Amino acid sequence: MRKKIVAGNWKMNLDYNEGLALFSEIINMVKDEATGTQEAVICSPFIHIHSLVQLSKGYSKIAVGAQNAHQEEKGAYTGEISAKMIKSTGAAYVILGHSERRQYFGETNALLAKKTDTALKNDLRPIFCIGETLQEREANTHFDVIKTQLVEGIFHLDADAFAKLVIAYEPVWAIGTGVTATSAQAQEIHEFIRKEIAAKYGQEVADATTILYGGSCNPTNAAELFAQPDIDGGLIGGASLKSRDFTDIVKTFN
Ligand SMILES: O=C(CO)COP(=O)(O)O
Repeated sequence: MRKKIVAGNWKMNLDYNEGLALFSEIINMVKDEATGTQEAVICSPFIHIHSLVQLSKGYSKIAVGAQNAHQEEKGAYTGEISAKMIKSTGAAYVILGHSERRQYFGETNALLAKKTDTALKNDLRPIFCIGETLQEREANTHFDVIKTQLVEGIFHLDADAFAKLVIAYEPVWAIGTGVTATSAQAQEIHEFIRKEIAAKYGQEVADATTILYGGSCNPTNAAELFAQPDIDGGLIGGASLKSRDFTDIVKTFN
């Protein structure tokens, strides 16, 4: 049974005190909800992570992650944060390859392959994001784009390393736009991703891989999306900034 995950991506929102207050509310609201094979994760800005980890102690179904990590282990990279530093705070996850990082910070598949290696070496679980732009979908190249992101970003891993990944399908045209992929559109891509994993690593690995959907996911559309056979949860942007909305999405699994 693969893990179901609802992960919040706070992006560059919430100052330190706002972040701690929201996380405390979320803990109180989801602590009795995330059960069994299910987990709630908050990926906050770096400065919140250590405190959120402290607040989450004792709640085994609530985890904390970062939104990025540097590809090098350490060194003269002013302003950057290493995977080892993140791990040392007690964080469990790191988002890698978010489309905003690809778009605004020029992150390529080759760079993301390195970031993935470094994160795994430091015992962080990457939530590896893939997804096509509107232009790519309209040109009917979305399957090729996604396959290339998989092949160049993560298919160099051996099966044991690959098994530690969570994958998030986030169509760029659905992020922050209020336009969600239909459940059929999302399922079609998730099924494609799982088939590609099966072709590379075998059916057992594919069946065990958690694949999240992200892009304007909210309490109203989550149930239908999560009911699809290959959608194992969500990566939530805007709705993770409201405790009630995020909690309602977590509760969708119950
Ligand atoms: O980018 C996202 C999560 O990583 C999705 O953002 P929204 O839920 O705000 O569309």
